[in-house]
Amino acid sequence: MTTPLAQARRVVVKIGSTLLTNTGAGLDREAIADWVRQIAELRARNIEVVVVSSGAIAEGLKRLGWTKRPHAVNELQAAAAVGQMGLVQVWESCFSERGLRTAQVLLTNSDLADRNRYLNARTTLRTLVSLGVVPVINENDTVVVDEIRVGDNDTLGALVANLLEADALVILTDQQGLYSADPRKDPAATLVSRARAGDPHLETIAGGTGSHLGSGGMITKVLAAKRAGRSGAHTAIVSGREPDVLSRVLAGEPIGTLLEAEREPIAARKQWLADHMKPAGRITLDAGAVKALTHDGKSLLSIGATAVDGHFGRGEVVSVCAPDGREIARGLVNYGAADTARILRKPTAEIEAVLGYLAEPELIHRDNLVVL
Ligand SMILES: Nc1ncnc2c1ncn2[C@@H]1O[C@H](COP(=O)(O)OP(=O)(O)O)[C@@H](O)[C@H]1O
Ligand SMILES: N[C@@H](CCC(=O)OP(=O)(O)O)C(=O)O
Repeated sequence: MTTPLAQARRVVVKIGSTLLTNTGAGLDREAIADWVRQIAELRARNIEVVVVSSGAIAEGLKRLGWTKRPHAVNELQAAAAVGQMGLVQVWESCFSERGLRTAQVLLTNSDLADRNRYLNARTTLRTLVSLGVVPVINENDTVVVDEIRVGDNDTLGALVANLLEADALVILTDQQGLYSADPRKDPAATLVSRARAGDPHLETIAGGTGSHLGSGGMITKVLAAKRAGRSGAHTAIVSGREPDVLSRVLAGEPIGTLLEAEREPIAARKQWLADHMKPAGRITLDAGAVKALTHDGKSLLSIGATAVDGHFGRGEVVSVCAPDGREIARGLVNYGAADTARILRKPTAEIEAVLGYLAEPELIHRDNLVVL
C-alpha cells in the first residue's frame, strides 16, 4: 500500500547538519550530489521541490578549525557566515551538473512575522519554483539574535511548507525515523512508522535534544510535523542515507516515519496568524469564552477577557490563553493593550462609555482568529 506522499506535487525537503557535514567532518559532497540527482528526478516527475539546508554552522566550525561549538552568539554567527559560503557552493555546483538552477534564500523569523515581508517571501519563493529553480533556504544566522530567531531548521521547514502550501515536508536525518525512545540511548527503541501529526504522545517520546552539530533533535521534528499539518502537509522523517530515499518516499513507499496531517487545512491567512513565533502580547479568557471560541466558533468579546499582558497596538497578533495559561488561539486584536485592559470583563455595550469610542464590537473578530 502506498502512502499519501505518492500524491504530493510540492514538497519541502529539510536536511540536517549531521548528515550534510558527515558528522562534522566537512560537507559531504557525494551525499549532496546524490540528493540533487533524486531532486532532479522529482522535478522531471513535475514535483516542485524546495530545500531547507542546515549545516552552515557545522561547516563554519570545520573551516575555522574550531573543534568545539562555541557558546558565544557572535562566534556562532561568524561560523554560520563562513560555512554558508561552502554550503551554497556545493549545492550550486551539484545542481548545475544536473542542468538545474538554484537560489539562496536566507530568512529570519521577522521576515515571516511581518505580514508584508511574509507575502513578499511567499511571492518570491513561488516565482522561483514556477521558474523551475530549486531554492535552497537557511536561517539568516548572521543577523539573528535569540528573540527573533526561528531557532532551528525543522521549524523553518514547517514554516516554509505553510508559506508555500506544500503537500509534504520531508525531513532527512541521521536516524531511520522517529523511535519510541532515543535510539542512541535505548537500543530497544522501536520505529514509529505511522502516526497522526500533532498526537501529543509523540512529544513525550521525542524528548531531549539532538547531536552537538545540529540543534533540534527529534522534538523539533515532531513539532514541525504538527505545524506543517495545520496547512495540510504530511511529514516524513527518514534517514538521508537510505538509498534513493527521496524518490522512494515520494513514490509512496512506507519508509521511516510518516506523520499524517489529518485536519482540514486552515486558510492561508489564518495559517500566517498561527505561525507567528512571537505574538506581541497575551489575553487571558474565562472558561465561558474559551468554550465560545473553541467549540462554538465565536468571536472574542471583551466580557470574556480577564487579563492582558504585553505592549501591543490595535491590529497586532496576540496569544489568546485559557485560565490555566495554555495558549488556545491567536488573533489580530482590535484594541491596543492599554484600552483592552480598561474593557476587560465589560459587555460590548459599555465599550464606548469606557473608552470614549467604539473601534469594533469584538475584541478579536472570528475571521481574524485561529484556534490552535
Ligand atoms: N525518539 C527519538 N527517535 C529518534 N531519534 C531521537 C529520538 N529522541 C532523540 N533523538 C535524537 O535526535 C537526533 C536527531 O536530531 P539532530 O541531531 O538535531 O538531527 P538533524 O541534524 O538531522 O536535525 C538523533 O540522532 C537521536 O539521537
Ligand atoms: N541555520 C543552522 C541550522 C541549525 C539547525 O537547525 O540544524 P539541524 O538541527 O541540523 O537542522 C545552520 O545552518 O547551521
